[in-house]
Amino acid sequence: MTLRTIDSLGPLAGTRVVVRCDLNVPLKDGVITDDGRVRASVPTITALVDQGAKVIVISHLGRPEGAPDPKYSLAPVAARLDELLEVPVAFAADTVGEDAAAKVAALGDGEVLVLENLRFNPGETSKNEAERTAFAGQIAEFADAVVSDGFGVVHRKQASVYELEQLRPSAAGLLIANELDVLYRLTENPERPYVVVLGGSKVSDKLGVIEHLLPRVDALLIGGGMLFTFLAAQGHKVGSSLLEADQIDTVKGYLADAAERGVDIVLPTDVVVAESFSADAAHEVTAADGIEETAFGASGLGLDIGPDTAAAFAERIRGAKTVFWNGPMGVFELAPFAAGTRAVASALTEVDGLSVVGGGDSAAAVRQLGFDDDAFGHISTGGGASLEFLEGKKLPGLEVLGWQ
Ligand SMILES: Nc1ncnc2c1ncn2[C@@H]1O[C@H](COP(=O)(O)OP(=O)(O)O)[C@@H](O)[C@H]1O
Ligand SMILES: O=C(OP(=O)(O)O)[C@H](O)COP(=O)(O)O
Repeated sequence: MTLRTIDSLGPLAGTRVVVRCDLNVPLKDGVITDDGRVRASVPTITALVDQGAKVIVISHLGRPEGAPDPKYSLAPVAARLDELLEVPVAFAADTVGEDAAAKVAALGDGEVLVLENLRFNPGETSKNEAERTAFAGQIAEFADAVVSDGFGVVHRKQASVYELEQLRPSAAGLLIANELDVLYRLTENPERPYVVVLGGSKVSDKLGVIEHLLPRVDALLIGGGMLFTFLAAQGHKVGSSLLEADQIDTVKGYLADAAERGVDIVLPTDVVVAESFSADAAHEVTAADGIEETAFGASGLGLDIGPDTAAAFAERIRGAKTVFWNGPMGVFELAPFAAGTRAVASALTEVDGLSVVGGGDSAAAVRQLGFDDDAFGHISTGGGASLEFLEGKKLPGLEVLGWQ
């Protein structure tokens, strides 16, 4: 536990500090629907501004495919940061091109510049280390020092998270330090029962953590897009719901492993099935083994856990002493499919112990559904990152900052 801190970088007045944040916020028609990750990045940026550094903020947004895509521009995020900070925030229309270089050169002490989406450049997420290092080298041209503060992305071996930090003096920002303070407690003798609730749509990413969480928890509750691969593993039909067909055998292995270890994997007994993916779609509650028996047949889409499941999950959560939840239980962005997520969120607020919500969309969901941040023990900005941290994995973006 030897994370390098900003102090280790020495006096920063007048120097150019590149700050890697996770400003990957949910957007609807170009408008930010939850600015939690932008607000979470403010303390570190402010600390650097107060020292008189020239602050260059970098981040990804969404998953563009290595080329500019206006839908994923960081411009609205830079505008929000401008409202939140006491100093004006400039924005460069590229990441390492001419506009970025000119704006970095013009940056005064204590001023802030946001560069365009890192993932508009293929080097950021390349599987090839040399390509990542080359792109990190271009960013490093702008930096005398690097502060890594994008907790939500520390599980990714990507140019700005891993290679860049090795090219200049680097340290962790205040957000990462704060996240680790809380999450570390969940890895060191969590009070039991310890329940982990999983959902969301990044199914292939998150299925893998289950194997490593099983030896650590008392129960795993499975909802969201992930549940259909489990139902399929039990031999049920899932209509047109989200499914990782090539993971079915792996999931069967998890179910067998859990049974052997005496860990409960709690699966939905009912689901909400819709005719289409829209807020006004016809929908029905059906038994988990009857998804194709609704009026919508094999084209039915499972978009939320059903009411019986929501009640059962809530009871398990309320009876726990430690709860970690990542991934909405359904498509909460559409009102008819938000009930499962609301029930789980509400149960977390009643936990007599430590309750942690993690993930960009999960945090957005609890706020959108009207819950106060203070109602939970902690709201983490990272979903996949928290899960991988909790499973005890070494995360590239933390190792590179001295964490072991
Ligand atoms: N049954 C489902 N089918 C499709 N998408 C789902 C389902 N349940 C939840 N989702 C979607 O999962 C998304 C969030 O997933 P994810 O990114 O994994 O969570 P987080 O950002 O909290 O880690 C939400 O946009 C939600 O609409
Ligand atoms: O939203 C994020 O992760 P999360 O959905 O697991 O919370 C991070 O910004 C990482 O994004 P990525 O999963 O596209 O690498």
